[in-house]
Amino acid sequence: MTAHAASPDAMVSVRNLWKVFGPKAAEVPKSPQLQQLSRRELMDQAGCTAAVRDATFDVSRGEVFVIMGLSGSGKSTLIRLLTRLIEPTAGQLLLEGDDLMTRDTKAMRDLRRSKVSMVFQHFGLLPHRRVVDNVSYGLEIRGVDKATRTRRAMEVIELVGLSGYERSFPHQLSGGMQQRVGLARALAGDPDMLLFDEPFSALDPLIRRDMQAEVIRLHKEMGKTMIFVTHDLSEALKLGDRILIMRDGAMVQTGTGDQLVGAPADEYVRNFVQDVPRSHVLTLRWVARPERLGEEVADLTLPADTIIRDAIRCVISAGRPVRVVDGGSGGAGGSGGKVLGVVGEDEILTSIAGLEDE
Ligand SMILES: Nc1ncnc2c1ncn2[C@@H]1O[C@H](COP(=O)(O)OP(=O)(O)OP(=O)(O)O)[C@@H](O)[C@H]1O
Repeated sequence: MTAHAASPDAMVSVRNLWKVFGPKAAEVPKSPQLQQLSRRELMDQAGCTAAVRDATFDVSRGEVFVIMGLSGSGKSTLIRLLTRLIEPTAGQLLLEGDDLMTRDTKAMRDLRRSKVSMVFQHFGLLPHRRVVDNVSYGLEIRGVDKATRTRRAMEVIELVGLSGYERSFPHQLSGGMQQRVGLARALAGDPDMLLFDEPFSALDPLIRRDMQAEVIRLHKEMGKTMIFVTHDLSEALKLGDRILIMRDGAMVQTGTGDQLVGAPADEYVRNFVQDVPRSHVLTLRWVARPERLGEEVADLTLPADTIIRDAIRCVISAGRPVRVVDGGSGGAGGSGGKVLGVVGEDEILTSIAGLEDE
């Protein structure tokens, strides 16, 4: 167990969170002996499944945090624990510094209606209600008057690009459009945080790409904290500021996309990231090498956080290695910031070919 205190400054702060299913569920988090058992052994010896094991992490305000892992790794359980849709077996859970474990059922229901909205894979739309009434449904439950809730529904319908479909019924819309209604419904109550559980996995690839772009756009416009479950790494890399990788209920690695691709914690993570084109994810920071004595370098610097792919043209046309700076602005003639090293054609080509480790 970690000794870190939950962080009151984070949007979400999770400490030593467990969800165990089975007859002896409460005993598992307390028993060092049971905790050490594998999934199979725990089932054989105690009849339990530890869907989430000792999870500890913070999500910052405005962050997009992605939870990833193979089927059965505990992603859906974890995201549901965050609003106690599933009741944790043990651990601490803070939302904006508030201890959610001490809240009663009514307070939690109110929180799920106002502060935190969830978008599910199966849109859960009410089939007999028109789009506008589906979107305003949450506000209706909260007792918001009809004129106000309809006005708000129309605003968010426009925001998700569904203007003109307010009067349609769900079955008249495509899957992608139905998920937009789900998104609008989640946004209608102006929550502080949005939770997504594999929202796009039932959509075909093109629609899925549209919806990912939609989420990125909405995040840029509104800056809301988002927690997103997916088993698709390219979706995780596209959306996530940070990604948590889970296996058998446990956290394996948490990091930015380039940290996972550049320094996978183990074989499980390496298997996830092995097919990612490294030059599309890694930054110059990962491939910069020390400047050689007397080496001629270009009169140009590039920021260390530049994605390698975006630096190719610049480095090749410079004809010489380019200095990479941390914290500076980059550009011709150099700039402030600490020089991390240089990147030349060789480093760029090696990373495109994925040969750094060879
Ligand atoms: N109500 C339950 N009772 C018993 N075991 C459960 C229950 N819900 C989930 N589990 C078990 O907990 C583990 C984690 O399940 P969970 O659905 O959270 O995984 P997941 O990573 O979301 O999987 P998927 O990608 O397939 O949705 C699985 O072994 C599952 O069988």
